[in-house]
Amino acid sequence: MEQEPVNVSEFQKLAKQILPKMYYDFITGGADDEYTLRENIEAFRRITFRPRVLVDVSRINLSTTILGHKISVPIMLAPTARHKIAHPEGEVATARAAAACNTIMVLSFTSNCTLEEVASSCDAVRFFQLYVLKRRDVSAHLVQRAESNGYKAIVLTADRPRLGQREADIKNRLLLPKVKIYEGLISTKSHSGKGSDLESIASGIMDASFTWKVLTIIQCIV
Ligand SMILES: Cc1cc2nc3c(=O)[nH]c(=O)nc-3n(C[C@H](O)[C@H](O)[C@H](O)COP(=O)(O)O)c2cc1C
Repeated sequence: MEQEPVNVSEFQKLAKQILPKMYYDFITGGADDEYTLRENIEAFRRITFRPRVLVDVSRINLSTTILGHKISVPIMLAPTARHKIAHPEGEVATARAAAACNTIMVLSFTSNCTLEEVASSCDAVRFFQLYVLKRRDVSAHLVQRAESNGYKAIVLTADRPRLGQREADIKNRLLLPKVKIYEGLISTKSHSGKGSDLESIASGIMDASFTWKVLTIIQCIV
């Protein structure tokens, strides 16, 4: 592409040209027949805006507040794993981008940079995404580190007790760079040749028995 990309789909085309196939497929792929993935995009397409003409739009303000933090547009950076597959600086670069856009970054639990590296790289408001692991002590330890490094909220992921059947990752035998955030806490040994890295890591460490009931108990303790 000779010209600078001007929208998200043009960035996606560029990414496809540049990234190794296994990483591009990981970022863009979904589970099984990817029915839900397609439906998510279609659902956004069904939303339309009703134009209200002859309204004074000489000054527009899209800012809003999330948990008391003011952001410039009602868009935040969702937690996404392992940014080093797309950029050598990983989540540190993403955090700088969030700060430049005056929005909030949610740092993924499966991040290639540590909580501390991201915290010291910029002054973006940061939240920390949490998976509840079988090793509750590891989850608790990371929550404490998030708190002491100025992360303002915990974003609990509730939709991934098990990994979906991500067919492209299995075919590609996906191998991913290390999750630095886990260093010294849990082993993230790569797979032994079958399936993808994700599969072997996720099935071993996630607490698939975690429920609303347990969450309520934890909230009471905190
Ligand atoms: C490549 C990729 C990695 C992701 N990694 C995480 C993650 O580490 N933790 C998490 O809670 N959600 C993760 N998600 C889910 C996103 O945070 C988000 O909920 C999901 O992509 C739906 O939003 P969207 O429709 O804007 O893509 C990931 C999504 C993608 C595409």
